[in-house]
Amino acid sequence: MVKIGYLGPRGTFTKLAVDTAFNGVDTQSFTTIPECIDAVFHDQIDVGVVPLENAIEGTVQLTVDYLVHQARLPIVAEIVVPIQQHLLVSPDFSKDLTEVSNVYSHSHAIAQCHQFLHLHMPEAAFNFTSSTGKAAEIVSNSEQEIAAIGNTLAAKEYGLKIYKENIHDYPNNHTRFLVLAKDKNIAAIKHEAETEKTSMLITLPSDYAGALHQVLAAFAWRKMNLSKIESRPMKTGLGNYFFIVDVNQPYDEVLFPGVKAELEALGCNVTILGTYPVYQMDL
Ligand SMILES: O=C(O)C(=O)C[C@]1(C(=O)O)C=C[C@@H](O)C=C1
Repeated sequence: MVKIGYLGPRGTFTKLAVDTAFNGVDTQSFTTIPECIDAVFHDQIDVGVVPLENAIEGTVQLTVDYLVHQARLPIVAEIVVPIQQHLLVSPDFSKDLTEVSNVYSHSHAIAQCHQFLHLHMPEAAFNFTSSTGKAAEIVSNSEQEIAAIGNTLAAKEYGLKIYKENIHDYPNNHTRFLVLAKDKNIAAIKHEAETEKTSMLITLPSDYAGALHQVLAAFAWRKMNLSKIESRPMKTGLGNYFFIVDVNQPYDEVLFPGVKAELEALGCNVTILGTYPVYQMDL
């Protein structure tokens, strides 16, 4: 049976994404994103599912950086799921919100609820955990007046009460998850794909006027539609960046080799990180 790793423990959004996307698979939880990616890299599991980007808070930088710098694995699919953040407390909590001393959650989840926390729990201290599931686990093991931010699955898994539903600050909240695997055909997703995408990693030769413009022009005149461009530090010194470019079409043998050759002629390094279907899911 295919073994799928995910950012755990039980009750995370990543686990929700895995449960929604796959049927009849064996799952294994990992405490951190790097541990999950490493397990695929070292063939301990077949597939890894990790968060990539949230509509409110943006990119999960650890995922991008670890994939690029530490363990290059092909992206074989993308899963997009709606994210609803709830405030979770122990079942016997009966006090006012202002009496909650500490809130636990993943930094991305806390960031999605900043306005709510600022307005309703201004005195509470924030504690960042490795995932929302971990935060729920901490609250379930504590006798103190603390709360977690997480989903309905976490409330169920850890026997917590949902004190307040949908506390994220903007309604259209979604997260993109990457499916990573060495074998493209191993991860059978039980839904119809919405679209297909290709992700490319581009490094510029040096900092000169118009360099990025030239890179973008190679896509523009071929009418290749980009859905995202993001720069991240190369970690080699201030001012050195790589770019992740998402192209809204599957890899083909004409446009992509053409754009790659053109960019390489400019002195860029170009790597295709994956060409993959995108699955938009309802939970
Ligand atoms: O902590 C979790 O539950 C996760 O799956 C991680 C994660 C993230 O990294 O963005 C996933 C979705 C939500 O946006 C909040 C947290």
